[in-house]
Amino acid sequence: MKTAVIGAGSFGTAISQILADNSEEVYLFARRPEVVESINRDHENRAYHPGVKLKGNIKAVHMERKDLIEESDYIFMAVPSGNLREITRSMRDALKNKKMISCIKGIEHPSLKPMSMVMKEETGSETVFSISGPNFADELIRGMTSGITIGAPASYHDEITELLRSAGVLLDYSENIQGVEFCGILKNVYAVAMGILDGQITGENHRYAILTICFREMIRILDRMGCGELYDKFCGFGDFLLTASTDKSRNRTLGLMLGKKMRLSEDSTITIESLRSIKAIRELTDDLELPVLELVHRTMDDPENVNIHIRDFQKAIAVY
Ligand SMILES: NC(=O)C1=CN([C@@H]2O[C@H](COP(=O)(O)OP(=O)(O)OC[C@H]3O[C@@H](n4cnc5c(N)ncnc54)[C@H](O)[C@@H]3O)[C@@H](O)[C@H]2O)C=CC1
Ligand SMILES: O=C(CO)COP(=O)(O)O
Repeated sequence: MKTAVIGAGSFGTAISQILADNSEEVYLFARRPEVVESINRDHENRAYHPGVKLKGNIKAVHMERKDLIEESDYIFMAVPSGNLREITRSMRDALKNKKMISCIKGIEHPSLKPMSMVMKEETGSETVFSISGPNFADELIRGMTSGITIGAPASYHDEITELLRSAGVLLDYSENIQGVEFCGILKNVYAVAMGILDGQITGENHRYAILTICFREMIRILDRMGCGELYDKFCGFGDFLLTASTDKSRNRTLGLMLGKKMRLSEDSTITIESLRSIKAIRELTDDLELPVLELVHRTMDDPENVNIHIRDFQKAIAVY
């Protein structure tokens, strides 16, 4: 099998390292020629994973190499959600009959479409699947034990398992492709909340009371979105707990900054999917009373008054 990974960033490089164990070739698509050259020369993606030797059958390629998409059996999408539609549109002809897997934990706004739907729309492919789970790229790329949920029809589970079979990778499965995507989208937003509240948390009892309230809201939203059954999969609460509790998380870090009234620089290129997904999640749940989600939405919308938003949140959960 040959596989292609679109997006030579943190996750694209990490999943390529996993795929390299079971693919003849892994074509890692990068948009900057200097990244292509440096990965192929040094077998290292210095910008994202300095010091990690990439396996020899990972070949960085330019975005124009649509011929290599044709050659590949599976295409993994690992770009930020905001870039996906333009990318799939630009590769439409090469992608149209391909089996594609979204690794993206974002949702399109204002369309409210998950990435698998964007990929289907732009390419006409009917074989678009998803993976998600507690998977910090820096651990995944080092072969550290990581759980991944595969979202695909059962008839594809064995084939995708063979692709992802690698030391340290644990797998579970669902046929709810969009549900697996939605879990990854939702956990980012609630991780922001745990960051915002970190400065208010007075002890471990308090922390886990707040986490329980987050769980409670997330279950209601997952049920609303038809994926409540996924909470005990790797893509479910495992990924939420990982992201909400670990300072490595970019979404949690955004929350920590917001809680301290610190601003993200205007020209930041860091991928923080909750920045785009918060509006979509709120629109999908605007008839539900969700104090945690309300805290995140109000703080992102009006960061100066974060202390008022936290105070109102604390009042809301007092009678929760
Ligand atoms: N980093 C992690 O630990 C994990 C990330 N993910 C998800 O993977 C997705 C990608 O995130 P990261 O890899 O972390 O982001 P990143 O910022 O590390 O990498 C994104 C890559 O996409 C490339 N890119 C952007 N626009 C492009 C375009 N038009 N054409 C070609 N390449 C383009 C960028 O150059 C960059 O190399 C996100 O949805 C994220 O939530 C999922 C699990 C873990
Ligand atoms: O999705 C991730 C871990 O599963 C990465 O989280 P962040 O995008 O918050 O860094």
